Amino acid sequence: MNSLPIIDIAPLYTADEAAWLRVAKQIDAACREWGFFYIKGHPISASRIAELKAAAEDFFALPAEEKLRIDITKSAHHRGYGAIATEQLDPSKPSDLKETFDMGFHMPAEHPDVLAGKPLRGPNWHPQVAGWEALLQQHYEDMHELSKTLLRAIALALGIDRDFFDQRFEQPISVFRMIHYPPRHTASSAEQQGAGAHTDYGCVTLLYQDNAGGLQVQNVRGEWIDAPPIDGTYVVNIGDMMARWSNDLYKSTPHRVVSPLGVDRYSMPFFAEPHPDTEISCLDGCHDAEHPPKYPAVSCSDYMLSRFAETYAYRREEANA
Ligand SMILES: O=C(O)CCC(=O)C(=O)O
Ligand SMILES: [Fe+2]
Repeated sequence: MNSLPIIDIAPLYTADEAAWLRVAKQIDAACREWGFFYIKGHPISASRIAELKAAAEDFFALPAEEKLRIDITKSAHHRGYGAIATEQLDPSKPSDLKETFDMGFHMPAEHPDVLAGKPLRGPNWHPQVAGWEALLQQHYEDMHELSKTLLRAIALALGIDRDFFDQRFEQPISVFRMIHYPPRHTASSAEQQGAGAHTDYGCVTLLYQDNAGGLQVQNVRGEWIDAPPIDGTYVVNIGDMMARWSNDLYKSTPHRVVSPLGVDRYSMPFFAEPHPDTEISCLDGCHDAEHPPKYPAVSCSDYMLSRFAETYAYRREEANA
């Protein structure tokens, strides 16, 4: 009831069918009960994480005007730097005490989808930090592969074709994000969160968090429980698109980040989201006469844009213009 399951996914890197099924069953139980679990046995190395963390520290330490050269509020494709208080994940609370860097699937400006103005399609914006672009590009690809492996296990767990998600996640709108949470001032309002309570918008989120702590997840009784950092793991959670796909068999669970006191916190979520044209509608096997589909079909990109408009003031202004 009060601690999240830890699942060893190493068997997903073998051809052992029975072992795949055992992992799929554990993931299935965790997604139904919690919508949250830790994974270990994944292929992302500790040295990669250390390099990324060092790069994040270098980037967020740059002067504001340098970071704002890639201001996300100026990007048509949701890429680049989000300054403190740009995002307000819980509209009933002050804006989040965090700064962010977002990158997605890189599409050059002359790609037909970009020229056609397809939402969330376009080039990445990278800062002038030595080694940054090659490191992050490689990591994006590795996280994309890891998310596809997990999605294959989820497909198996849901009783659909194991490759159901593969083609739907080609040229995805998945986002790799780096987040810096500065320490909260002791005198600041108790209402102030690093990241306000929210559910994620996409399918699955894979989160690396450093050892500052502060991530909290709501249990079935509505209590906030800590999801502490565990060395070598990622925290995985179901987002709203997967909840819709699974007709809420899989839970998209509220979580938040309490601002650290006295230390900086860095985290790096990868939000796995499909190709923007993917239709999200109740999967076969997730509905029956007693449990009809709860949600109308929606396209991935329309859904994402509607959610951004709830949490980013500048997107809301654009949507209302
Ligand atoms: O920084 C974290 O630990 C979690 C961040 C989060 O929940 C999000 O960005 O959606
Ligand atoms: Fe989240």
